[in-house]
Amino acid sequence: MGKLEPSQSEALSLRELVEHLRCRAENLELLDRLVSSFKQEVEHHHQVADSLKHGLQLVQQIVEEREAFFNLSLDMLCIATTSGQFHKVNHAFEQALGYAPGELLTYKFFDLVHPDDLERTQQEVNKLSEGIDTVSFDNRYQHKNGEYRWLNWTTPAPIPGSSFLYAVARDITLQRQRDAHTLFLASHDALTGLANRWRFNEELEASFARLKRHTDKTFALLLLDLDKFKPVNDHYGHQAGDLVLKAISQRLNATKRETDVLCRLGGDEFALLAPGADATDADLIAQRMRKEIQRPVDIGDADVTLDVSIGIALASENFSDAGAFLKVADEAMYTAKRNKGNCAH
Ligand SMILES: Nc1nc2c(ncn2[C@@H]2O[C@H](COP(=O)(O)OP(=O)(O)OP(=O)(O)O)[C@@H](O)[C@H]2O)c(=O)[nH]1
Repeated sequence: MGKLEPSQSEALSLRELVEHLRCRAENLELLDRLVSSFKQEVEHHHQVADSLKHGLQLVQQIVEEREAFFNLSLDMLCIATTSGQFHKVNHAFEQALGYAPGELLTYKFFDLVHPDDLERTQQEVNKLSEGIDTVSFDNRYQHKNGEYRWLNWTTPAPIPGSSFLYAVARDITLQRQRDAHTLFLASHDALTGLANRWRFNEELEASFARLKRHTDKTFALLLLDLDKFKPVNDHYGHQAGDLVLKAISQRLNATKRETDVLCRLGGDEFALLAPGADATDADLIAQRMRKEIQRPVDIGDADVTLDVSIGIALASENFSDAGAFLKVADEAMYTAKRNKGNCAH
């Protein structure tokens, strides 16, 4: 091989240089593309990071709001596991039941339900696993001091897959007491405190309904009407008459059995519903009541002695309804009245 001429070697190194430069340009282009792709990726990561940060802030905000609502709510709120263990309760819940913060978390929901309300409460809660969306029910729930409060519960079914139950409760003890008081006023006679005519009708209807279902659930009805009560008012005044009515009511109330229902129908008329009493029992009851009424009543200035006419009717499924039965008792009472105070069946 001969040595290259200078012009030949120059041309070669120029080609190499051009090739070298072309390679570098390509590399630079590649690098450029890489850099811009990295830039895009970094940009994307920034965006993801930003949206994650935003999401996290939202979650944080929701958690804080939930906590605030949970603790500031005046309603009693609780979260329990589906097995009934308290998981979280709010201040209102603890306060209403007299427990210190966190103290209730050692209890199960059913630990504090009144024994008489347990079965019904269990039935209500069971409905949630039987496809019912939300249950609402009342029960008596134990306060730390041992007394029971009436609570109204609203519990939606747990979210599928969740092992928690959410419940809202309201203390309705006062409302219940008011309702009971209103019912008492509506069903009792203001002067004597005995059940009134409205309650008597309710009891009579209920006794008849029981008799229709179970023919052995017979009962007796005694209708009492004081004899010559009007002259007491006329001689001694209306207030003295009231005293007599009250005294007689107390005596009759003291002689009756716990299951008997004694009512003042109005004026000087009384009624006694005696479940399970037959003719002999009814006679004995009537005699006992009459004896109590015949005892003198001290009205301050004088002693008042009264008598009573009593009509007795014995219920049987042969009566078409309570009205027909009451009519028979009424007629018996008027017969007694005509016979001057004897009892009549
Ligand atoms: N003091 C008082 N009197 C009442 C009350 N409600 C009704 N009376 C009176 O009770 C009397 C009842 O009337 P009657 O049953 O006809 O009087 P009575 O003298 O017992 O008549 P007999 O049953 O036929 O013997 C009336 O004078 C009513 O004004 C009340 O709340 N207080």
